[in-house]
Amino acid sequence: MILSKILAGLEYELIQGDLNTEIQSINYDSRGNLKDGLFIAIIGFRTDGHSFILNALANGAKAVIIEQDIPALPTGLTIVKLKSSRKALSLIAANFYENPTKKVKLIAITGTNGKTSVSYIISSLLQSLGYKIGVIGTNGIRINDHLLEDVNKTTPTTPESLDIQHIINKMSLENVEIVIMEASSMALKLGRLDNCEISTGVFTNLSHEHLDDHGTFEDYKNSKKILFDLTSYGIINADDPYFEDFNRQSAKIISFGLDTKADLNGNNVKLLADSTELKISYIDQVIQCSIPLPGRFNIYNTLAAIGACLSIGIDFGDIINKIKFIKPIDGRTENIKNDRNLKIIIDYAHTPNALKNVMETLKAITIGRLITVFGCGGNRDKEKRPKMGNIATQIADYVILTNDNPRYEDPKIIVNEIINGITTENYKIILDRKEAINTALEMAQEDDIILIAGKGSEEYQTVQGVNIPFSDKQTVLDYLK
Ligand SMILES: CC(=O)N[C@H]1[C@@H](OP(=O)(O)OP(=O)(O)OC[C@H]2O[C@@H](n3ccc(=O)[nH]c3=O)[C@H](O)[C@@H]2O)O[C@H](CO)[C@@H](O)[C@@H]1O[C@H](C)C(=O)N[C@@H](C)C(=O)N[C@H](CCC(=O)O)C(=O)O
Ligand SMILES: Nc1ncnc2c1ncn2[C@@H]1O[C@H](COP(=O)(O)OP(=O)(O)OP(=O)(O)O)[C@@H](O)[C@H]1O
Ligand SMILES: N[C@H](CCC[C@H](N)C(=O)O)C(=O)O
Ligand SMILES: [Mg+2]
Repeated sequence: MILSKILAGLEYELIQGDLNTEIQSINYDSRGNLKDGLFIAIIGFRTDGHSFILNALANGAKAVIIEQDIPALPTGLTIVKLKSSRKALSLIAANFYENPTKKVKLIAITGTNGKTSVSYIISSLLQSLGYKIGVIGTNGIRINDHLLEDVNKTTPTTPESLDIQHIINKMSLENVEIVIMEASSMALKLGRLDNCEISTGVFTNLSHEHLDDHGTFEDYKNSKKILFDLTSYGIINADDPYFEDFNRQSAKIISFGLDTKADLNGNNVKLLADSTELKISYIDQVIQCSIPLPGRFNIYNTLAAIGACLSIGIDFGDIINKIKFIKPIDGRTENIKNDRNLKIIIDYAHTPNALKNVMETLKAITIGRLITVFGCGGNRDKEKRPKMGNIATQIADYVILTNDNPRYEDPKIIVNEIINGITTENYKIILDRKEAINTALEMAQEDDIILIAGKGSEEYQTVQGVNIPFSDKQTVLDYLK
């Protein structure tokens, strides 16, 4: 595609070169093969893309987008200057891939907890109804259940705008009809979803998380709200304290809840060990059903998923018929079967609210003791550490504090910050996560529940910038062998 077409809709200034240059690829990273490509220099949080322009040129770039003047203008390179490279990236990508989000129905999910869970519930329901589905989020990029690119190790929950357009283009070329995407607050704030045509936005809930990135809770909340400026339908949790903030008049709304009268309601709830029985009502229809996932929070996730399916025109009765086919979700209250009569649960709770929810769910069905293994991530929100320490030791019978991606921080300091919130003595520290899990399994007796929280299906432990292969599930399976 020629450069001028790629830049359509943007305000820019041609510094040197030719707008008719034929461009083969778009890149925000100078590393790799950029042959005949366009390099977009972004000022990042760690470094400045403008300092890699010569590398991009050496790797084959033909043109570059800048937002700041550069000291010397390299010859043989077309240079275009505009106001914000990061902002421009989403429109450039949408132009280059010819607006793939217009060729699919796109559902985006935001909220502190439950984004991945809701994605996979929607995916289960829609696949059972015969649709071809794309999923983009924490557990990877998939078409139906097939992993397209294993992004767990490198890409964030919500990829960069360029990558979103590229992935959805690929999905559309494979005849995917509906794409379900997690929309993290950082992604919304940084405009990664700009220039996407989104049919439906889902709001799960809002609680403490990512205050390191956002500075204030208000900024975190406002970032999540951006999604509902971009969508025509909003599926909103009516029981959440921030419901009114998200209940925007601009979008068509389907509200859901258990406590508040909403468009979609769950009633007569019976929580069982691995499932939930309830009546679900929508307008004047009421249908009894059984959700094959445990916990009150999964009722919310299922109601949110039903709302999303309704918003794209699927019949309520048809959706409810497929609830029984909802599949278990990797690393989300995942039950590891064993012959020791133990309930071993791997879960991704890594926020205070998630930990509280999953622990209360498990505590309610514990006959013996609830033993919890968890830690807090390094270079992430520090305020959540003491809160999680307090919640865990208040609800569990015994807690083992351990490492969870210490990144560039000292694991001992992280654990001490968790301990700052603890007022009891029912815990110990075993920093090595494998040893911590093995110790929990060792001390467990029949009828105990062991909850291993925080990493879900992550396949690594990140230490000093290095991803060391590690899996909670594999550690348990190895122990059981
Ligand atoms: C804060 C943030 O969002 N950072 C993202 C951002 O990095 P950055 O802008 O800081 O990039 P940088 O490292 O300073 O580099 C600046 C530019 O120079 C380029 N560069 C750099 C080096 C080089 O040799 N050549 C080169 O061209 C880089 O590609 C980049 O374009 O752009 C990068 C490329 O897309 C992302 O990988 C990176 O995500 C990092 C890994 C990250 O940790 N992001 C977190 C905060 C995040 O997005 N989290 C959310 C929330 C998760 C949830 O709870 O749900 C998520 O969606 O995952
Ligand atoms: N609706 C919910 N409310 C509260 N907690 C939940 C809810 N759904 C899931 N959880 C808890 O949060 C954990 C993470 O769930 P999930 O992965 O679906 O969230 P997420 O929003 O995608 O997280 P991330 O921000 O890391 O992408 C689960 O393992 C569970 O413990
Ligand atoms: N999307 C979240 C995941 C956190 C998972 C937990 N294992 C950790 O490393 O803190 C984040 O990147 O903040
Ligand atoms: Mg997720």
